[in-house]
Amino acid sequence: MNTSSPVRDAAVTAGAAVRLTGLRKSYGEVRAVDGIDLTIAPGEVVALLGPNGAGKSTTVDMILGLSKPDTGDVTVFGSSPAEAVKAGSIGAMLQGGALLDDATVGEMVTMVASLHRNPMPVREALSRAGIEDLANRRGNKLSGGQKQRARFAVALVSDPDLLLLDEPTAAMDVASRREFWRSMQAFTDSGRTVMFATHYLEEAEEFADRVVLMRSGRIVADGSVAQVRALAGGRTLRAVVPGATGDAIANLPCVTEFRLRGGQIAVSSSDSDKTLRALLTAYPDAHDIEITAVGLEGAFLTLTSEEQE
Ligand SMILES: Nc1ncnc2c1ncn2[C@@H]1O[C@H](COP(=O)(O)OP(=O)(O)OP(=O)(O)O)[C@@H](O)[C@H]1O
Repeated sequence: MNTSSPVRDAAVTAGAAVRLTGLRKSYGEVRAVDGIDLTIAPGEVVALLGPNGAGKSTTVDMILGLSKPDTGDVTVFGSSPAEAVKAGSIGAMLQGGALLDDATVGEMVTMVASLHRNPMPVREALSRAGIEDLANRRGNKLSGGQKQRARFAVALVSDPDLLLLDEPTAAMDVASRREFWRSMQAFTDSGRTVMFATHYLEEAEEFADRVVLMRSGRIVADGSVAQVRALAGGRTLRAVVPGATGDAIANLPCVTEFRLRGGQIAVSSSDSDKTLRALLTAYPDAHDIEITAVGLEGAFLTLTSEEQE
């Protein structure tokens, strides 16, 4: 996975869009972020993946300067988060980020634009977010998906070099989601940097150049979608297994997930050779056996399972 050279690394680090060094943040006993080092180059589109509680939002909050690391460093385009926000270099769309109930979408975006030195025209931000027709709608009259797009317009209006998005499409229907990513692509085509946290693996697969997978406050995989898939090294094993029971299949070695329906099993395994040998010992009549490489979803489950601890 490591295709970089020290010289290239140094160059990327010097001009990094985001640089996290030894980042740690605890809430009481909970180590939300437990030692993260990450450098994102300008122009990269990075998906931050991980199960609930992995530390994604905590990381995004620290990049934005909304919370302070216990130890470690964050720089955004070489500056502190506060300076980068002040300079309008960062746009953010956070989970449940507040919108004003009584202001219209147009007023909210105009208000945020007025806080920045070189904002894009409000019309353009609304149009890029696909909500020109909602400019006069009040915040409390927006649907969940429309609220997300209003937040997107707010994030865009400073014309930022870095966009941070925490589960941006969470409340959107399929059509809105597609439309959202089309706008996003137009934004990234102009060389901007985007980091987005998502639970939709297909979004990471389709839109990210790079996938950073977190578990328990740490980075457990970092690379292109293909590299992360390969790193999991997992396979899916399918077979017809007469007499199979859920318990027995779950207890086969190296099984990370399984499905059993009408005597047919589909098992995700971190070592399909071991799983298959045990399967055939327990069920010599198993037949129609098929083994395939995992998709990103399988890699995600393998790399974030507790067994990896
Ligand atoms: N303000 C807080 N006070 C106490 N604990 C917190 C706080 N914020 C986060 N945590 C804890 O820190 C851990 C990481 O949470 P975080 O929200 O960063 O995870 P996440 O990966 O964004 O999860 P999700 O996918 O559910 O949004 C969790 O165990 C969470 O309960």
